[in-house]
Amino acid sequence: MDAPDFDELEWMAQQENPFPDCMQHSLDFEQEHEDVEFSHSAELSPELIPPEETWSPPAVGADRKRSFSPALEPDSRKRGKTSDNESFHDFSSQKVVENDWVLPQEAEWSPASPKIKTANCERVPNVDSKLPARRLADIEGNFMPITSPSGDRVYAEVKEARNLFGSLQSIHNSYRNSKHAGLLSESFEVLLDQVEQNLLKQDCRIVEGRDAFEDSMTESAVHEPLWVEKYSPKSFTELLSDEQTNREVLRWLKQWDKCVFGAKKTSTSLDVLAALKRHPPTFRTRRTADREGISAKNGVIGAESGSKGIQQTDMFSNQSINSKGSVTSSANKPLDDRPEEKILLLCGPPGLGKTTLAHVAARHCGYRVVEINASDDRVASTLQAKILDAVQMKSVMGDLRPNCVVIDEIDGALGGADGKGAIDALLKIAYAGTKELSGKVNEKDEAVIKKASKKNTSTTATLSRPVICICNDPYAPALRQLRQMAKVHVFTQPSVNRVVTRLKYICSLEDYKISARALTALADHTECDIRSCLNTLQFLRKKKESLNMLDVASQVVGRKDMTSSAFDVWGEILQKRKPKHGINIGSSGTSFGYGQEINDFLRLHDLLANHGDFELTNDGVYDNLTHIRYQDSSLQKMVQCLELLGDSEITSCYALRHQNFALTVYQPAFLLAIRRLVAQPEKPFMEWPKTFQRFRVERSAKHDLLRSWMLSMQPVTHRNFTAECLAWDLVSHLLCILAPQRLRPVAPQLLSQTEKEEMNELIDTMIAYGINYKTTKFGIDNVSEVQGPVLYPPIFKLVRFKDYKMEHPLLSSTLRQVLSHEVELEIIRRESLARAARAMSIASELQGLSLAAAGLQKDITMTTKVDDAERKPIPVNAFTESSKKKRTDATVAAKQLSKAPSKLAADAFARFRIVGVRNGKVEKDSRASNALAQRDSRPIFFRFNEGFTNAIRKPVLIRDLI
Ligand SMILES: Nc1ncnc2c1ncn2[C@@H]1O[C@H](COP(=O)(O)OP(=O)(O)OP(=O)(O)O)[C@@H](O)[C@H]1O
Repeated sequence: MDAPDFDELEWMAQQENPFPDCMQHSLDFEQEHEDVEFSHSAELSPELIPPEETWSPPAVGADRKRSFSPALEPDSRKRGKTSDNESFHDFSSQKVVENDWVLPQEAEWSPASPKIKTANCERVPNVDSKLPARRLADIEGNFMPITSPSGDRVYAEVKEARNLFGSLQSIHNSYRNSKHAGLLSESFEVLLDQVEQNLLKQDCRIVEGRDAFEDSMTESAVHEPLWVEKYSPKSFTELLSDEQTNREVLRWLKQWDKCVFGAKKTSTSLDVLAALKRHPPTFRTRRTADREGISAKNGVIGAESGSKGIQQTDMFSNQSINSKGSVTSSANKPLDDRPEEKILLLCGPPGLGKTTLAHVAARHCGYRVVEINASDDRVASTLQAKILDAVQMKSVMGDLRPNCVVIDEIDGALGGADGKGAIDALLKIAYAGTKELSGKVNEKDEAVIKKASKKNTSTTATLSRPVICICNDPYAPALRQLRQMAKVHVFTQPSVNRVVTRLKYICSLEDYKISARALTALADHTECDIRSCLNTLQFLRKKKESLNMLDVASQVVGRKDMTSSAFDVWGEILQKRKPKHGINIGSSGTSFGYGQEINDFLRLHDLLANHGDFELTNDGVYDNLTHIRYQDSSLQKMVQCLELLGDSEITSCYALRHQNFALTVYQPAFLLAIRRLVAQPEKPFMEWPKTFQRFRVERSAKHDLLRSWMLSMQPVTHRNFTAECLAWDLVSHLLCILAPQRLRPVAPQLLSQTEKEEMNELIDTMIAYGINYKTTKFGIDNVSEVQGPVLYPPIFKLVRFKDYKMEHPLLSSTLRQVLSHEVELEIIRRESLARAARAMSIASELQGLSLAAAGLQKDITMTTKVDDAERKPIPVNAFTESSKKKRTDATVAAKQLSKAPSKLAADAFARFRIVGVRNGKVEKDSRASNALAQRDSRPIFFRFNEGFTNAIRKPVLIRDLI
């Protein structure tokens, strides 16, 4: 017997009495009438009574009578005759819980002899159960209603008495035999144990299975080689890189032949013969064979033969090297035979086969490849030591071929004074003693290199073996010099078809069936990264799974571990990708069936979000936007783009100011919107953005200019303007005011009265605003491109922008010279008058002071007042309108002073005394002029610095300073 399931058992466990009432009743009845023979029941027809049986079921009839209420019985019968639907409905409402009345199989009644029927209790389902309900109408013949402990009622067919008896007997026996089993063959606890055991076994099987799977995976991981290694290309025909690149790499390597192998390699008769033997029309010369050997299709066999040919030659050359008994013999060949570009730099995205090409090409040309990873040995000294080892050493046993150094991940090299030491060390080795190096490596780096190479005692080492550098990002700052001096090859992505063909070939060798469509999707998704594709396929093969397009779409498989450069990002924004037909996969994984556009959108969104440097991205888009050709006659698109860039900047500023970096998630949206407006299928010309940097420099320069101009202004003018007001509102107009067009370029004495007045006004204005004309060093101002003196400070720079032609009027050079002279004269004149006026005002203030007591005190006060007076602004028109008045005041003051009340006072302030004015001229006596001359020889300057200081302060008398 199958172990019952848990639900069943639980329910049964809840039942206090395993036997239902009616069954209990039957058992009681049996016990009561064990040895009693029953007569035929009145309710059973005589022909239904089996002849051999003496037992009759009166109790059934009695039970029926007991169980059925009179009211129910006719109703039940009536229901049995109603329509199917109705009866089904009624019956289903009266049901027992399943398993309640299940009798053993042997108790089933056979329709062949429906004599006496026993209760055939069908399993009537719960409401939730899906088992079919037994309908009353389906029960033929006699039946018996039975009420379950829960009050549900079923109608059971009455079967033969013998069967019933047999059934009851067996139940009874089993109950007796097993005290606890009841209707079950085993006790409930035993069954529970069985269920638990079963579950445990299942768990064990799962764990065992998992362990076995993991074991097998581990085992296979250990033993099975990676497909990328197993199917690593051995010849040019298996490479994915384009023919042009292969050819260039090979040609460069060939240029080393003379230096490394000692003689210019020419096609040997052996090679030619070998080639001709194989492909008579293809190979005419050895060089042709080599070239054709790397061609994609025709060169399939050619490459092999070419390769062999070279190997033979190399073997020959190696032998010759060995026969000389000196390993370095080939290194002693003239170094002039080296190619002009001593280093080959292969750049491109990861997984395209750059390193593989370097290996294949080097092997093909007869070299032993020594690979150095610059990321591992980032420090200049370590890298240099490794390179020198590789280029100078040669194994004396085993592989005797000359070395070819392959430096992988050269962009990861560091060290040195400013992070470029390793690269400079390499350049120094490669270009030692050549003209190219001079001036390229700065002194600082040279020192580092020398220091590093002291350990190796090989400062004079020169490169005598080919060096191939490999990097992902050719624009890495550390590679700037290398890029200038090396031969650079940029790897382009191979076509999807080419990758798919290769993948198909590998899958067929591995007996892994996979559709071309799925392979295309994989290649497309990984951007033709063969490493990523092969690893994905091997993993799936191991799991015995097929490549699912949805998996590819969901980026679960074949994810490429790389970051995009800024140029890639700008390219993605400004260039539309060509739609790919036949592949329609949602990149989100859940969107299978999305259009190409949505895929592109999602991919680009991810790219922008992952790149992250939105400021740089925006700068690049701003600078390169104008390089794209798109239809925009009314410049609407351009305006929209600029607005979007502005919005992006506002968002970014807000996020930075409020530290709300969650707003950064909206940044890609602006760029995507710009892409929709302007992206074109043509590849745009792109350059690194310089505008922002230029603006920043210009801005700070203009700020400085504005500040210095404001300091040179007279305070009375200065106080009326803010810096912004000057820059935005004044400068442009002032430039027009400073160039009145009515002035003639003649000497001042030849000017008319009106012109004189106009010039005086102009001079006044220039002095008030602290402006004059000055001749620059070379006579030509490099900004305004104007001959002769130009305005100083050069305030026209404040309103001059790139490519903006200056519209302001300009005076003639002669007039500018005249004005410059006149302004200087006027400044001197004003200064001397101001000085005299100051002296007179001091003298007038001295009047009325007490003589002796206040003498010393007044000295100090007077001196202080002199300083105050010095700082007092002189009105713009001080000498044009009120000079007369001042002069009169000064005369009066001098007269008053001459009548000084006491000798003491005259002594105390003698140096400030002005004794007379004659003919409108201030005249000083010899004493006063001596005092003034003495004071002027030691001028005191005050500078008021606003702010607070904790410095120790000490009062100092002005007198002590004079
Ligand atoms: N045509 C090919 N068929 C099969 N496997 C290949 C092929 N080309 C390259 N591979 C394998 O792909 C892997 C990556 O190649 P390789 O290292 O040359 O790429 P790469 O461009 O140098 O990448 P990275 O910049 O990450 O070093 C290697 O393990 C190589 O064996």
